[in-house]
Amino acid sequence: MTDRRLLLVHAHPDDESIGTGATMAKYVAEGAHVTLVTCTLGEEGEIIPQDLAHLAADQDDALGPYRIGELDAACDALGVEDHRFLGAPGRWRDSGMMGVASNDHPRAFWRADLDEAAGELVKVIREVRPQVLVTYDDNGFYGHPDHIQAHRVSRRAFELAAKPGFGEGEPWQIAKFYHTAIARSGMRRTAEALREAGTDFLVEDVDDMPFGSHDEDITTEIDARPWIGNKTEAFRAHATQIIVDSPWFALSNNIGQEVLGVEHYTLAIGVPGRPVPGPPVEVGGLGEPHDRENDLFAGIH
Ligand SMILES: CC(=O)N[C@H]1[C@@H](O[C@@H]2[C@H](O)[C@H](O)[C@@H](O)[C@H](O)[C@H]2O)O[C@H](CO)[C@@H](O)[C@@H]1O
Ligand SMILES: [Zn+2]
Repeated sequence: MTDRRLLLVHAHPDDESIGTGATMAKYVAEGAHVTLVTCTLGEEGEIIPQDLAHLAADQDDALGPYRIGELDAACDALGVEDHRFLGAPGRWRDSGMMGVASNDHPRAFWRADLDEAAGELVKVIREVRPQVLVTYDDNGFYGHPDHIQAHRVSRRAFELAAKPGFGEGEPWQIAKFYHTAIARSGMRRTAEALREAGTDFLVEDVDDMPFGSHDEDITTEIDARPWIGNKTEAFRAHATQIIVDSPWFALSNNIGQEVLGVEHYTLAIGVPGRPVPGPPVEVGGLGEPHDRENDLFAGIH
């Protein structure tokens, strides 16, 4: 199906690569139209390279424009050509982690008017007319306010885009709404491998990590291992946020994670498609035979 159109809504530059980079590269390579909407510029991020520390919000406050360049390079690595910032670049600002003072910035995404922000996403939805939307679950995958808001705005836009009489343009009903996921079982395997590898990264107890799904909650397994190189290159593009020591990576907290070529999702709205019969994905996958979808567009005719 060459008219496959996938919309991904992410909070900050780097999230697209971390959670869905291999999937995006796969679908672009297979001829789908992939649209990325990023809700903020990541202005409040920590900065890993010391020589760029001056960009920080409490110094030059120039990290946002710098991360636009990082995101452009990451999209190039993934083959993604259709990228937008929600509303416009800088319309809403990175809110910082939950509870910090920047949550109260006048432009903080966490403070955005839900219908105003959703209205901007409806414009993209009615223009692109995607069959599939991917964003985070209602906890924002790990509890970051901008991630929670990205979920809320996406769910509201999903409803408004299909509503006759709302806003400009023809109504459009998205068929499948997915949440990103990562399997705790895979996280345990990664932690064990990190310990054995003896890297400089910290190894956190999986039960102490603020994210992770139970295997039974994962409905969809996308095997995009052929595009793990694209994903790794995209990680390297986000150099203010991500350290790469392939196959491992870490954010500024230096907690080791694995660059995964198999990416997992939970179908929140829509009818699941039946998987194409094939062997279970052993490396990075959930391993055991299952009836999970292996295509985000499964069941869409
Ligand atoms: C992946 C992601 O959402 N990154 C966000 C996050 O960054 C984290 C934050 O600075 C945290 O304090 C660190 O311990 C962690 O290592 C960072 O990844 O929050 C930032 C501020 O909102 C945001 O810019 C970044 O993209
Ligand atoms: Zn983020």
